[in-house]
Amino acid sequence: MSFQYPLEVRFRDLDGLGHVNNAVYLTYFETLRLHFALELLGVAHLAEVPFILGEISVRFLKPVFFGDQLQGSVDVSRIGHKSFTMIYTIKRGNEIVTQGSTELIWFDYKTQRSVPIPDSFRQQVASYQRP
Ligand SMILES: CC(C)(COP(=O)(O)OP(=O)(O)OC[C@H]1O[C@@H](n2cnc3c(N)ncnc32)[C@H](O)[C@@H]1OP(=O)(O)O)[C@@H](O)C(=O)NCCC(=O)NCCSC(=O)c1cc(O)c2ccccc2c1O
Repeated sequence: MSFQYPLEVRFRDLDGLGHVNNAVYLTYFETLRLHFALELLGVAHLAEVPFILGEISVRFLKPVFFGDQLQGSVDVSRIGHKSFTMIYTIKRGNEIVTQGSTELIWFDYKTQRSVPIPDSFRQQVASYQRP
């Protein structure tokens, strides 16, 4: 099962060529990541999200335009000792327009150090895991 969340294309997402600019997809991924984390972890404030972004990749498959109705989804493909991989898929109807992934590292913001992923997260995320 994937975590699903709708994405709105705003006028300011477009560049001079009329399509959604490449940099905006990082924000779309961020929106999906935050809502996934808030729902999954049940945290009340963004400051309580216990991981940090280490790496991001994006594959641009189709141009996206103002008025397109987008649906985003998030899965987890790998959970390591301190880091895990989130997979992002953005669809317009049945068509996949963008795919990507992020490496996220479990992080103690008080000590500013990476820490092992707790077993509780492994259990919480199990239903969103895909090979
Ligand atoms: C990321 C670091 C904390 C890692 O430093 P450290 O020395 O502790 O790492 P280790 O070498 O011990 O490795 C531990 C573990 O992590 C994997 N790993 C390490 N670095 C990376 C990396 N850059 N990319 C991918 N993976 C990495 C390593 O393979 C190990 O994996 P195991 O599973 O085997 O344990 C440190 O480098 C650091 O602090 N970097 C800077 C991070 C940063 O500034 N990021 C940008 C700002 S954060 C951000 O933008 C952000 C946006 C969001 O939208 C978020 C949403 C929700 C939550 C967080 C968000 C967020 O942080």
